Amino acid sequence: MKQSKALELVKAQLTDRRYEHTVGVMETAVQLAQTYGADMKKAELAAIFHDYAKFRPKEEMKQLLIEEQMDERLLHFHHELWHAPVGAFLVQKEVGIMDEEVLSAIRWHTTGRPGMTQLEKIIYLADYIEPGRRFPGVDDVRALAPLHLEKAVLAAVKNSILFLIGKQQPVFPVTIDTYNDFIQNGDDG
Ligand SMILES: Nc1ncnc2c1ncn2[C@@H]1O[C@H](COP(=O)(O)OP(=O)(O)O)[C@@H](O)[C@H]1O
Ligand SMILES: [Fe+2]
Repeated sequence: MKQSKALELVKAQLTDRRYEHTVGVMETAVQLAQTYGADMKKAELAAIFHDYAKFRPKEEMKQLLIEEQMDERLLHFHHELWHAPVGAFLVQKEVGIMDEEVLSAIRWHTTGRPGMTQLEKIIYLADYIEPGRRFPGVDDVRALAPLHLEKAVLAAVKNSILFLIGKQQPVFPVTIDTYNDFIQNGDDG
């Protein structure tokens, strides 16, 4: 799919602010793909559609999670987490994207997962560091991103967990599993 067509399709699903974020993620993801020798077209497509389901009604997402037998633990965690797996499903169904690498980068962009693919890491990281993002710790991850992909993703995962703990909010266990996977499998280089 052409970049212009993909952007047009996603723009209709998002607020202006979220669309700008999406363009930032796209540019960052393409840059990271180039740096790390990943498929730049797949990175572009996954980035464009990563937040496709962001503004779907909670009830619609909940129904899809159940019907499509997604991880039912998600139902007991914040609905912010739902747009990633639901997005992967809807992008396939409504946009017709069938590339499993692209779909899984969308599916795991919020929580990460153990054994992340290179494309999943790139989208997770691009979402975290795109130029519009401003929060404590982001500049350190930004500096690390072009130098060492795994270290940068680990830093983002660690920050995300610590951020939630700081607010005394529940942490969906897959992100803890992701953290453990990076630490235990030496992916932190
Ligand atoms: N493991 C987790 N447990 C609970 N909340 C999480 C977890 N990982 C990320 N989040 C939260 O999910 C929300 C959405 O994350 P994300 O999709 O990365 O950003 P965006 O808001 O740009 O769509 C954020 O508020 C983030 O703090
Ligand atoms: Fe998101």
